[in-house]
Amino acid sequence: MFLHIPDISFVAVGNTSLETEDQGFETEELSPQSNYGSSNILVAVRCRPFSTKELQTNNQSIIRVLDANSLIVLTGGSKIRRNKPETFIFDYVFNETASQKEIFEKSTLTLIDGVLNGFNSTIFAYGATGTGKTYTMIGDGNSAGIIPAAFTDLFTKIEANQRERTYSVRMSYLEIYNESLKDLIYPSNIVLDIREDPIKGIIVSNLTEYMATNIQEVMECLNLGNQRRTVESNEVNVVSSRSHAILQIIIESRDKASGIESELTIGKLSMVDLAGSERNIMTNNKGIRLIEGSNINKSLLALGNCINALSERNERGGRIFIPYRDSKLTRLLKDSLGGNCKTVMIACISPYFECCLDTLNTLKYARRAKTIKTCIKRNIVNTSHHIANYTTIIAQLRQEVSSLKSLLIQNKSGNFSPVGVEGHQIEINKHFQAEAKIRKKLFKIQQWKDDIGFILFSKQTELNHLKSQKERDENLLNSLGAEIETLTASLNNQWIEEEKMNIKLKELESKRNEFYRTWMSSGLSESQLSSLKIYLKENIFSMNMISLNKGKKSESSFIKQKDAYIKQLEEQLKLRDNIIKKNQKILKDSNLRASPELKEAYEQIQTLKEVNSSSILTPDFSSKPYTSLTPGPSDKSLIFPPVLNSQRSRLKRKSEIIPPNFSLNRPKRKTSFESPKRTGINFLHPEASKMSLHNRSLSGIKAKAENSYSQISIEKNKPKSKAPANSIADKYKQSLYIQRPSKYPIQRKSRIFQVRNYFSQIRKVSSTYVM
Ligand SMILES: Nc1ncnc2c1ncn2[C@@H]1O[C@H](COP(=O)(O)OP(=O)(O)OP(=O)(O)O)[C@@H](O)[C@H]1O
Repeated sequence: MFLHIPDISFVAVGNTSLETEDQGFETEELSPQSNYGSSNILVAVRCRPFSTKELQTNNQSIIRVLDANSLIVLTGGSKIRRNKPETFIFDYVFNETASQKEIFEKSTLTLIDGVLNGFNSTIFAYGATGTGKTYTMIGDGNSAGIIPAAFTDLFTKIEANQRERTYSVRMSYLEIYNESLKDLIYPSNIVLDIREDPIKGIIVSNLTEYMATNIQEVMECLNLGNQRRTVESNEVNVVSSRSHAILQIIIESRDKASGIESELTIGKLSMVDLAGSERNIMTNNKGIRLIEGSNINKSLLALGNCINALSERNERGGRIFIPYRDSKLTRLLKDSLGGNCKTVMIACISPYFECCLDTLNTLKYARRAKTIKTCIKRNIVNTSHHIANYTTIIAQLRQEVSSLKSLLIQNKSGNFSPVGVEGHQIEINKHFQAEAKIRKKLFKIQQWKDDIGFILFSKQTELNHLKSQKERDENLLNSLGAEIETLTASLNNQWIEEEKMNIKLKELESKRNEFYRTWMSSGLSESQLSSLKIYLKENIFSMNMISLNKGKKSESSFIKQKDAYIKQLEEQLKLRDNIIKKNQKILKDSNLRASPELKEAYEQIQTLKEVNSSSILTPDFSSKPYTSLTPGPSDKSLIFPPVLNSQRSRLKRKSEIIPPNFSLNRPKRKTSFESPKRTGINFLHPEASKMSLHNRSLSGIKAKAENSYSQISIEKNKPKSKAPANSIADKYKQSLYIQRPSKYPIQRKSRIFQVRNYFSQIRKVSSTYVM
């Protein structure tokens, strides 16, 4: 997994010692117990064996390794105008026979423990081209170099300590090629930039860190990075590195036993494989290789200058400027050379006489580097958890304790749950599958009922119409009656089926509670119980969602069907009215009188019109099954299709408004203002009587007003008897006028408002009745 971290602290962590702060630092060696100390750069020299090419010309080595710490460079080779052999002393000197393992154990092994304890360490290989830097750091196919060996040791130690501590390992790998930084693990076009942070130290922005969990992952990253590294061949080395490669591994660890307050140690290990210094006479480079070589030399020169300045400062003391900013390499290695870091330098040299000058230069720089002192500090961050986290920590610990307790009880009593959590989950699944099945059936029944209800409604309307005719087709009447009977029977069956399903569903719903009791007695732990409870709740929630969605679906389809039916009826009515108008016009134009039958038909239509405009009965067929085919208390009643359960609550309000034995017989009209029935609306309902009361109080106000100071007269012309209910209210409103302006306009206004309000309420009631 790649973790892209924009700012990566490079080499140093914690308080990076600044140049000025380093002055006068006590030069004491770091003991394993102490958190602070100073340390000289450890310098080891490794001399590589002759290459096959070199062996062919001159196999006389210019290097004489005297012992484990010293060597002599023999001079007098053809290109060296010096006669005196020069002796060098270092921390370690390895001859050409030294194995990779030996190099690692002596130079790097001690650093690993330090890194795991929160110290920063750097190990870098320095030397001319072809001297064995890459071989030492990375190795070849046959023998692993320092980097893979360090990884192996690191992960072995992490695994060994994993019972006591938790570790996190992050890794980054970059190269400096022609003075620009490149991410070797996760290459991209994003510019990597070096920044300096007073707390974090050197930072490479936009560099990717790889979160490694095992040695294999780290090795894969290393190999991937090595393949991406820029290499070319020159006269001296067939596979010459054209860039400086820096691999960094950050290890954070924490004691597992720590409670609310814990110590986080952060150690860093940086391993650097530098490109070799080049003399053009030796490499014979041209073009781009020449530019690369000059950039390599420039950065190595800057590194040399820094080493010189640092060693001078250590020898002479005082404030000496260290030119870290001269190259990217020295900027990145700033902490490794003069900051909070334990550093190891492996100087690689060649035994070949032609390379004598390079060898001497390398050894001189290495000698200088040996005098450089770095101050080392253990990177420990005290992470005391925020007070807000305490409750979570306590809850977690409590849960742990209770689960351990229940485990103990189980072990003692041997009362294990026979099915386990997964078994209980399967039971829950089965249960809700059965519930879902019944809900599906119920939904289907509801749809059936809707459909049959609609057909029944239209058939019944047709039957009523037929019955109202004088000359009726008895055959049609009978067949319609038979159809209605079959439909009713089928609807009744659906009702019975629905009832059965509802009982089953209720049984299943009550079983939900039984789950808890079973779990409690099956010896499950607290955490297992809570996870099962959550699982059950999730299932109940999704079950409710299914019901809700289905209810919505059926409701909308019901409304759509109803709308379509109303539209159809309206169109039929329009057509009928047009025909009547045309017929009447023909009769009038031809001075003809309508026959008594036609007159009667017109009257019948007129009556139906009034019924439509006044109110429509909406019996709730869904509340109980049909028992007979009797359409209702009156032949003029219009029966609406059955109502869905989901609509009941909505319609409940309306059914409250409509009295149970509501008669559609036209009410007797009264001319007085007080009569609520004059609007053509039946006011038998409590709401209507309220309106009537209100109406009476208004008339009281009116009477008072007449007596006192203003005269409000309401035209008492009764509305045209056959006017539709909706328009009646409007007509009253129009006929209401104030004859004389009041002396008290505010009072007058409020009265007008009251009267207006009354009419708006009338309209509200009338619109509720007329669906
Ligand atoms: N100690 C050694 N034992 C055996 N072979 C070695 C040893 N050191 C170096 N070599 C061989 O020498 C050759 C050059 O080594 P290497 O590529 O490591 O040099 P380098 O210093 O990294 O060069 P450059 O700076 O050009 O990248 C390689 O073929 C390598 O296998």
